[in-house]
Amino acid sequence: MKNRSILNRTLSYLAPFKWKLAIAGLYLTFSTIIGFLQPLVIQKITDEGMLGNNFSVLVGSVLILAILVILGQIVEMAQTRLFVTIHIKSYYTIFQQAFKKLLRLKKSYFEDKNNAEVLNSIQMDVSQVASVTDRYTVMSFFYIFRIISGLAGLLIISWKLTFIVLAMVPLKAFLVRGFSSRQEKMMNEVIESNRDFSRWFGDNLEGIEEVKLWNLFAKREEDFRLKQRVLLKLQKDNSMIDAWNSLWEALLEWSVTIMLYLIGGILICRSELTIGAVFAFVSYSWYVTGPVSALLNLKMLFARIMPSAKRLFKFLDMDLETDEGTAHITGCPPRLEFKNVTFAYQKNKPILQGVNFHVEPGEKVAIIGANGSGKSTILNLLLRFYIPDKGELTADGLSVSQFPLTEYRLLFSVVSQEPYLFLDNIAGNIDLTGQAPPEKVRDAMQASGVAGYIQRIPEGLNAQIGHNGARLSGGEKQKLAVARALLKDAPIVILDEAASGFDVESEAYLHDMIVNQMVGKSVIMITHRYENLNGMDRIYKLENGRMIQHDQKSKHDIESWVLKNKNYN
Ligand SMILES: Nc1ncnc2c1ncn2[C@@H]1O[C@H](COP(=O)(O)OP(=O)(O)OP(=O)(O)O)[C@@H](O)[C@H]1O
Repeated sequence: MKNRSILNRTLSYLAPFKWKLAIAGLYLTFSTIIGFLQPLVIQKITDEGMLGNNFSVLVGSVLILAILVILGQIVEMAQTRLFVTIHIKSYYTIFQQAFKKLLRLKKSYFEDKNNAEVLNSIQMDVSQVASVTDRYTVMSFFYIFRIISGLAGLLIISWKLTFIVLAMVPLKAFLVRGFSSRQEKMMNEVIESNRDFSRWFGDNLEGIEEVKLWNLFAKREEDFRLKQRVLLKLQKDNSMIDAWNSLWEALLEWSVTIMLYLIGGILICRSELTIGAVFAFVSYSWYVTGPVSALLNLKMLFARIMPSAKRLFKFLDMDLETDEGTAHITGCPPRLEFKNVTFAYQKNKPILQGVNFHVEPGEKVAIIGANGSGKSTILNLLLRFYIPDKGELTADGLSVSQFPLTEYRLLFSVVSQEPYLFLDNIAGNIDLTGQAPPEKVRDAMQASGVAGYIQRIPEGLNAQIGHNGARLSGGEKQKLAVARALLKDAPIVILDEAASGFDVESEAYLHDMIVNQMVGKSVIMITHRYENLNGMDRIYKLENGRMIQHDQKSKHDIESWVLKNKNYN
């Protein structure tokens, strides 16, 4: 994307506020008029009131000045309120846009990022882009009116002195150009280093147990020192660019003021100007130099925003999960089929190579295979987290891509290998939507074995479970995940080593329920245990990227078949 279109897109966040901006423009016009009148009143106080010894003019003018000052402050306050509202609303809009996008991105986006990194990048980019709607930026656009009115005041008093004021514009523009290109480059480095640091930081927190067990404190502290040194140096250099720009700006503005006093003084001596006119002129000159600097400084601001804007818009334009289907699922459950499916996460490293298998409605199917053979990958494809490179997945004969994603995923109750538990209590983790009838929740708890656990804790369903169930045992976590899946009561149940942490009794109970009580539901179970293959209608083994089917049901048959097709476990 070109810088100009990024800039336009950034500025488009101001579009919804056009009426508020129009009111802000009115306020600014009002305060500009007040600002325009103030030096004239001061000129009158000096020349006619003080030097002309006219007491009534002096008092009258001072009163007018006081009224102007009060009005100016009231307008200032109203303006501030308006700008704060605009800024907060636009920040929220951009953040909400980013969050909505984040929830709908492909699963692969999250594979090489941790939470700290994602949050840090989004927050940084959103606040940078939203800064285009903050008060000082928006005001800078309106400053053009202030400059015009200031110039009018200057020209009324002395066109000769006006040239001195105008001479600063090209000089300031030249300085800003140099500083802004350096700032954009440096900002790029700042956001990259920030991302690198937050990724590293989040990784350490997630692996805090390993840090403690391996006594990695000294190493991590050294890494922290090195990473922070880079980051702080960049931040310092970045702040120094602003400081240098401000320094040159102040020098330039003071040079103008000094020249005005010098040449104004000469003009007073030649009786070409009055003392009051020179003071008024100097006041007007500030009306021009300040806003001119602010307007030119916008280039600096955009240079600072640009790297974040590029990253944010790239993120907002990323592909979402494919969801273009309009067909509706009829079978409940539908017949599922993998037709010659080939898939690789990374180019030239195929995991599945022409997989064929099907699950009839109401059938209980087990998939076995060695670690890394691709069993969970089958589920990833079935749940449409990934799309096959070749071949097709169908539900009731139609490609699964023909169904809307939300409707399609309603078909499945899934217990994955590592289910995620939210930072909530037990009840909130079983009933994720918060809308299930209590008796259904009770049934799901009973069937999964959560009920037995609940009886042993005083807080019951209200017990907080910590980050990803940190306060629960491995088996308890899995039972919660099973309860959640049972509560969903979907027509297809997927269990990916769902009971690997269950005690023997609980596992047998769950298995019996799957085989004998889930009448009419299709079940796809991935397992590493022979016992779990009992009672399954069909068994598939995944090997060398292909599915091999076994349809004998006796334990002995299965064991000998599995051993014959070696490499299982
Ligand atoms: N997101 C990913 N990106 C790249 N490679 C991946 C990804 N997920 C899995 N893999 C690779 O794909 C292969 C199959 O993984 P998968 O999780 O499907 O195996 P599995 O049969 O479920 O194994 P296990 O029995 O250990 O659970 C593995 O070699 C794994 O390294």
